[in-house]
Amino acid sequence: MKVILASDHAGLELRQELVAVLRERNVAHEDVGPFAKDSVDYPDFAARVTRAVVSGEATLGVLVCGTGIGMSIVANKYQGIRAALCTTEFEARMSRAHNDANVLCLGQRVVGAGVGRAILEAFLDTAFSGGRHERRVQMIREVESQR
Ligand SMILES: O=C(CO)[C@H](O)[C@H](O)[C@H](O)COP(=O)(O)O
Repeated sequence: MKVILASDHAGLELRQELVAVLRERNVAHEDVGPFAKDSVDYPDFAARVTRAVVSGEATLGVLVCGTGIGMSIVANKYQGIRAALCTTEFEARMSRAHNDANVLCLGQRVVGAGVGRAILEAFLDTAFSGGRHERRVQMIREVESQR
């Protein structure tokens, strides 16, 4: 498994916390920044992460902005991306188990470091359940292919 992460300026500190979680767990990862506090545009960074996930270069993506909303809106425009904006561990577990989410979005102005870390751990530790959920994920793919 390889995880790719990015944020905007409003998600930089939480992203660094999440990178620490991946290091502690020896999970292969790539942090694509930004690495300074200067204001940047979240669509640029969302694109870098989603493209890596769609191409298979990374297994899962993590995107952090102020609320997580901007990142999730952009990420879900990309075919093959199922981005989940999570504020709780439960949502993170369900997004993996039921939706086979491949990008986790978080808001640094919404969740603290402790909750953010726990959400990432839940996302990493939960597998897609398949079964009836596979049918529904396939229906999402069909909606995408009609675009
Ligand atoms: O897209 C967002 C809101 O839906 C993100 O939270 C951004 O990080 C936020 O808009 C950035 O705002 P700023 O005032 O430029 O820091």
